[in-house]
Amino acid sequence: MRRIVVLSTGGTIATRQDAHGTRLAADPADALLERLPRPPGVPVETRDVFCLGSYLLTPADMREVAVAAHEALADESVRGVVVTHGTDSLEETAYLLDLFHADPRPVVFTGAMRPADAPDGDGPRNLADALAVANAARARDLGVLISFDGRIYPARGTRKTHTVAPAAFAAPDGGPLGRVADGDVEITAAPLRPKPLDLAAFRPEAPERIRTDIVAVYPGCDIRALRAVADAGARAVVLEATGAGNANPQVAAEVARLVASGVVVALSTRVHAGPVAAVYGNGGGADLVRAGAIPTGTLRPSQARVLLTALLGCYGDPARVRTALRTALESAPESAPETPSERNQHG
Ligand SMILES: NC(=O)C[C@H](N)C(=O)O
Repeated sequence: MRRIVVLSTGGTIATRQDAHGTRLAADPADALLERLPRPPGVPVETRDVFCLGSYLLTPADMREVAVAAHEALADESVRGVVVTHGTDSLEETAYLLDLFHADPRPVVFTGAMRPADAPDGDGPRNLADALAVANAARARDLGVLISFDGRIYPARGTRKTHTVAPAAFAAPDGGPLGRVADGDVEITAAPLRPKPLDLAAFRPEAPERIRTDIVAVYPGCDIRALRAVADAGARAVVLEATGAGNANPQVAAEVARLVASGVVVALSTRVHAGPVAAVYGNGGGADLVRAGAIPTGTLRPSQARVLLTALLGCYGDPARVRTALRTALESAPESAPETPSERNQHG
């Protein structure tokens, strides 16, 4: 009998309040399944990977989730995997898994904005929806997905865009791939994905080897934060620049110095949507790119950092990481209308 594996990792979907009213992740996967609004319609097997707020996760924890998903998919009778996860860093773990996902079967992330002990929790419905997506034939070949508040998103390019609302996720540059409601799964687009990386080559156990920092750029900023992360041993830096990817002449000069010393510098932006464009001088994007920064297209700092972490973990050598980064970024996500809606087949 074909089945779905649910990997639980904590987050608000598994959270209860303690005596002081502080939210702490507590519930195992079996407890989440007990609250489903409708039967899953497919046998479900559970595994508790860990039970943590996702703001605590390290690259090694994220790799553990990737290994657990790979182990689950090693069994051919598994139809798909659902990962329950905190929403704060869901975009990071989902994208990391996507970078290493070479299987047609879906891995579907979900979570909740309201805790497990809330009377109007969104977790049970989100989990029921994620199970329906993981069980849907049309969800195959789309890579790692995020199912949240009735929408289905690709891992890449999707971000948490609201701190408290149940519709907490969006894909500002491509939109959702489809929708899910009451077991009906509709897919209308497919993401373009780069060639998957080899998970066996990814070794985050040595944090100094993969250290990637995000440095914010803002009007009037100096280079002390950039110097500090370089002194701390950063192997890569993501600049969270202004506008289409601009900084100032001081930052551009420091970027040139960092690149010459073997640090990989990626150029992203703090703006919600749109690609990085290297068009301005005076320390703007054109100067930063001339200094050796690599523009990240529509990839925002959180996921650019994951990509660099993965590439550093796989390759180490900065020249190889730079080449692999450009290749991965060239496979920019595109959404193309594709398939009609599908009534999800249970059982
Ligand atoms: N809604 C959530 O899951 C947020 C929580 N702080 C977490 O990421 O674990």
